[in-house]
Amino acid sequence: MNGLPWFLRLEPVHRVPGRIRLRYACRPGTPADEPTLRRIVEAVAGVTSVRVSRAAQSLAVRYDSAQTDAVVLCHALAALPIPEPAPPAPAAEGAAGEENHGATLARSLAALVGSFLLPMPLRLPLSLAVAMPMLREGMAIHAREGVNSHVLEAAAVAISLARKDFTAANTTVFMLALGEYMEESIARRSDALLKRLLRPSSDQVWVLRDGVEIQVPAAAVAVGDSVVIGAGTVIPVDGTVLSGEATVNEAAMTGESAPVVKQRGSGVLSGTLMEEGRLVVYAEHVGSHTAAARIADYVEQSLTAKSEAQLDAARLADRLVPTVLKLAGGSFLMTGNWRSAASVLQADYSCALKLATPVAFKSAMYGAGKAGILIKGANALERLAQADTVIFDKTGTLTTGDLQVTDSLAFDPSFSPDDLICLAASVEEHYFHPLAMAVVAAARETHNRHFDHQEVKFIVAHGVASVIDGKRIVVGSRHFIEDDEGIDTTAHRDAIDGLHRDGKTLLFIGFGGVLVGVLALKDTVRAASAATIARLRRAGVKRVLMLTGDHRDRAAELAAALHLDGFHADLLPADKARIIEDLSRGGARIAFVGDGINDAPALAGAHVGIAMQKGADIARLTADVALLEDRIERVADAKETANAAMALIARNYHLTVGLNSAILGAAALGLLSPVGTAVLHNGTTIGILLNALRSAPSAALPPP
Ligand SMILES: Nc1ncnc2c1ncn2[C@@H]1O[C@H](COP(=O)(O)OP(=O)(O)OP(=O)(O)O)[C@@H](O)[C@H]1O
Ligand SMILES: [Zn+2]
Repeated sequence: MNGLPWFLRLEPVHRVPGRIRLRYACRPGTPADEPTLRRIVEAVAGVTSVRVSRAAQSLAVRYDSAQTDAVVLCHALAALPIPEPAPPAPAAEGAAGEENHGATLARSLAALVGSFLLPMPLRLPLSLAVAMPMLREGMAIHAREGVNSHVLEAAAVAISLARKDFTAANTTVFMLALGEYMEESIARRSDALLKRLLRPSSDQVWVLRDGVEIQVPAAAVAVGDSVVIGAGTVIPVDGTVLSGEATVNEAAMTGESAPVVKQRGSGVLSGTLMEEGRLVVYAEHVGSHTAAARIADYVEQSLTAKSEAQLDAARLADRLVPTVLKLAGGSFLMTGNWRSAASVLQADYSCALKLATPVAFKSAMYGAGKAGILIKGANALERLAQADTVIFDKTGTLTTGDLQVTDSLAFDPSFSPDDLICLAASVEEHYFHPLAMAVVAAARETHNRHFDHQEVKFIVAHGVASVIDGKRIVVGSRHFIEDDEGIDTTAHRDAIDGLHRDGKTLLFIGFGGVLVGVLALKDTVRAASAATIARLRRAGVKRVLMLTGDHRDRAAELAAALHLDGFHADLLPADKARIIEDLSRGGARIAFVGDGINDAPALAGAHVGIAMQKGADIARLTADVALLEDRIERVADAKETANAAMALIARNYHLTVGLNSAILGAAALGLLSPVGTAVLHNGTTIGILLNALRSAPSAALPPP
């Protein structure tokens, strides 16, 4: 260790008892990937779970208030030293793991059958051979961790073997192997699907070939290509900037959160995030190396993050172990009989508790994935179930985002209405904002004249700016034109107000410091928005709100039509995040649904963030839940799935505790033989596992 602290900066941004959110920056050169950060923070005393978002530079830490408090915790985190480089992770125990469990299962079944068929003298060696791995493991665990449920199981088998009750010993070994095999194969199946779903969907890259921008698959980008990168996307190659200017967030690679300005000659790294601007980059390193590693880490993190429910179950299971042990001892003392002691040891609850909860989570995530909803981990599912407030973004979320240009008002006689559309489209054509795409589509319907311009700048949540014939052209919101650009619009106030009253979204076009025109666009509300909101309310959501960067007239009309509980308009991205922060502080558990670059801070700050399918890369990366189809119904499906999974987990939990308490009681009273206990106990465990599998929602969903 070199003793330097890991974090360069660590500021609490939000805290409630038991939970604290911090903004962090890692010292350059430290391993700053999400799994590593999560691992080190989770190792701090009192920490129960950690969420890391590198994109948002945020650490959300839950802790046990009985063990630590926010101040002690922050000191401990600030003092964390940089460790020795971690040894390479063992190869994923995927297929090998399952083969192992499969083989164990087959062997234990053979032993069970053999213990009936084989002549007596052969039964002991056979049973011993089959039980040996678990006995050895039990001893090793005992030495390492003291008494836990594995140790109890091993003890039960050992006692049965000592009593030459081979049926009991072999039944237990078999049932345990069966449970593990089931859990393993379910987990593997769902992990494989989730990994596939988690791959970033934007595998198309813009490159300049012979001066023309064309879209090619990421895999087809070659060294020497000029790659064009727009705001809100992840940079696909390592290389050098040829032209353009942008701010890039390199936190994903360097851990340094302050955005870095990139200009001609600067180096850029793949996997970093372009926040604003536009670059043409000479590709020096292409291929999947860096990006692949980043995604693998990311997937690993989302799959292994333990949920609260999972931790609760594991904690209860561990707490029950001494009770079971005492009960076995007491039962032996009362009956003077090893048989009932063995019987009690079989019936410990932990396997059901520890297996059923993760299986229910995995199978809910698996089912959701097949139904077009990517839920990134048990944690996300749990938080979605807890959400009592849903906040929608407007454009592209409650509305389709396929806007139509309905009016073009030219205030300067040298431009016709069609010219005005083409003027705006000439500078908008490089962007994927819904407004930009609508203007470009409208221009194609006209004479589609292209105005030659200099480089275009995109100002998030404001608009675009460039220079044509030496004069500054700006296209964007009223706030951008009036307040930031200082262009006077009063002469056309009546026309503008009229369009606003019609519920139109307006784009203001300033040229040479004068308002030369306004484009009006109509956005259509998604047909399914109202029904989705109604379903969310039935699923326990108390408040539904809307946040938008658009003008308040349009927002008010939509909020009334959809019977929303409230809305905020004319917002900048930071405003969206701040409103969410304020509401959370008031106790709301917010699910935020959004799609744009402007939504990323809100997605990261909400209790659970949901990204629409057509959203920007950054929105999908930051969100806890990503929709795989452009259908708002999926938001209600996701919430219902989460609620159902959590209800099932709670039911299973009670069932486990109830059934096993009864079995345990009967065993302690000597009413059950060890075989009886093993069959009953493990049979109910497997039953509960099968029940947990039902949390897959696919059957409950209407066909798309
Ligand atoms: N590419 C662009 N071209 C022109 N104007 C833009 C562009 N991007 C944003 N704007 C202006 O900035 C405003 C806010 O944009 P932002 O992306 O934050 O939200 P929005 O698309 O209007 O709506 P929502 O917040 O509901 O998604 C837009 O209404 C628009 O006036
Ligand atoms: Zn501004």
